[in-house]
Amino acid sequence: MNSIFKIIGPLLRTLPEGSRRFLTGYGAASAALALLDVVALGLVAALLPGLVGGTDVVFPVLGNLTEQGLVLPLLGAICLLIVFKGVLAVLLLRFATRRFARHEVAIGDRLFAAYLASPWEQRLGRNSAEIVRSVDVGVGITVSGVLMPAMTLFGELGTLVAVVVVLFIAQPLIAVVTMVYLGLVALLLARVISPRAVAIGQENREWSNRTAKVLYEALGALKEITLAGRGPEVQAQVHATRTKSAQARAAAIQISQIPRYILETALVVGFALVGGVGLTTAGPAGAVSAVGLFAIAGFRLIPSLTRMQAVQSSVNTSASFATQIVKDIKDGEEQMARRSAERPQRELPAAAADLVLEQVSFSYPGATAPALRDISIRIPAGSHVAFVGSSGAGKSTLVDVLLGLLEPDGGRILVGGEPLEFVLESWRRRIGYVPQEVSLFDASVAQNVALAWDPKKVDRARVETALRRAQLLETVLGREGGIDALVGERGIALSGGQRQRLGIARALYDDPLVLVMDEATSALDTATEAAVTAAISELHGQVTVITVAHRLSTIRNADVVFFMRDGTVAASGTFDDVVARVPDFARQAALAGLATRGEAGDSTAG
Ligand SMILES: Nc1ncnc2c1ncn2[C@@H]1O[C@H](COP(=O)(O)OP(=O)(O)OP(=O)(O)O)[C@@H](O)[C@H]1O
Repeated sequence: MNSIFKIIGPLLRTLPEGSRRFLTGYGAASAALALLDVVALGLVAALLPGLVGGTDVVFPVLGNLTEQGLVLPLLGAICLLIVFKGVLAVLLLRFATRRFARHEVAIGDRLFAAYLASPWEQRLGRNSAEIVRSVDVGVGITVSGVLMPAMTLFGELGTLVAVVVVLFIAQPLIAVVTMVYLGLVALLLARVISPRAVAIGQENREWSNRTAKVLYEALGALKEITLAGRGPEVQAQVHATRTKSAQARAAAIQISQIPRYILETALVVGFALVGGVGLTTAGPAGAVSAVGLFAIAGFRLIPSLTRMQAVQSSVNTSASFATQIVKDIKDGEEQMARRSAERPQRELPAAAADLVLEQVSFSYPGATAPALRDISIRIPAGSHVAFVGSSGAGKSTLVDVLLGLLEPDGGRILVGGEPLEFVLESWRRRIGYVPQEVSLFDASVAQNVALAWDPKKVDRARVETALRRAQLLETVLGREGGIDALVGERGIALSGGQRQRLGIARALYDDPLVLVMDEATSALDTATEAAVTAAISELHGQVTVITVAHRLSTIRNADVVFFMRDGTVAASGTFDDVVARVPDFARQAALAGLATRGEAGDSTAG
């Protein structure tokens, strides 16, 4: 029981104040309903000896009910009371389940907000399938397997206390024996069954997460898997994880049922026990009345104890979801609070600002070598700069640092003279970013450009302007449905080049002051690439363009080219300057037909 309160306390704190009030009210209402039950049962128990033995039924205060002809009306009233309680219970359940759905949404919202606000390095370490399962299934299980059952505990506890009080008033000795006996049974369940249920619950969560992960990964690489004929291997992998997760689920169902059988057996053994105690203390008559009392108490106690045990099992098997969710929400919100306290955000001035890096270094968590080392550069506002270098030189890492996603562990970044961490939000709002792999969602072209899941939030005129600048408008308008045509899951209805241009249009949609393109034109044919590059050149002077490129034709006219090697900027200057200084780069430029100096050096430049 203690374990339930340990989980439920922090869980309740993740809910809004009104919800906590509702939940305590719900618990109190359940307890009150349970009391109605016990009152009805007590009245039946009091009437029973008179009815069965043909003697007068005498109640305190009311007097002799048989003489007053009140026995049958009282029986009718008891029946009505039980029906009334049943109706109230159904209404309470109906009302409560709807409210519980709202709690589920509230917890899911806070969890997702915490994920979105967590630092980028931490998000890199999390598996996306696990996050999806946690925010959706995990929150559902937390509410239906922990919060809802735990709230019914009040009702069951109310019943327990009421029955115990009735027992003590009627026969104190038998009450003590009953309580000690049932206490031992409860202890057995708590010590033997509960820890096993917690372990099975953890296993269940782990394997169901792994199954989701394998399925996501396999679906992501479906084409390669099909072509390489790896279908059977993937199937075997999915089969293996699904077998484990099905076994864990079956074990969870089994462990949740065992307490019921233990309690039913305990009831039968209990009859013999209290009968024996009654017999030795008060002879055969005592044995009959003890068994009768135990039967009446057991009739209400055993279902109540079974339900309490079921709540315990449900909470135990779902606990690992709940504790993970509470931890994620707490960590995320603490980080948010710490960040906003340590780094109050300021607005950048409206004018475009220079970007300066001073001795910036960065290492990925657990990496042996830094990905960036002592980088000091200046990117003037409105200029077009390019980062080039071999694969793994640190270009994408540097871009993530410039975007404020990764925080340098040495040096500092200044935007318009302000440290980046104090103007981060304002800085990010100015950036249009085109990644190596553009992620599209299954909605219209317009929604994908506007990055809006709600079609009402799309500004169609701006979508068309952005598509025109990305050289995609004509193609889109030439297709049925135009900008309202669906792109299919992950943009499957578009070619690689069209997807990239859609990504460029998305970056231009918000009229950014800084455009960051990470290998953004690699899938375009030469003519389209030239057209996109020309359109982006038109932004010169108004928009700072930062390009990471392997294809050197796109950066031929960049104001500054930074050549990266092993996490450092090894050379910088105009394209021709870098050609002159870096043999690797000169060779690449020559191969691309962009320079004639192709002497010496290994071809390690990208
Ligand atoms: N999430 C990560 N965790 C750990 N190490 C990483 C991570 N991402 C990149 N690295 C490492 O950091 C170094 C720089 O990688 P980065 O992606 O910045 O190179 P790049 O120059 O952009 O390469 P490419 O041209 O191939 O995209 C590499 O050694 C890479 O293995």
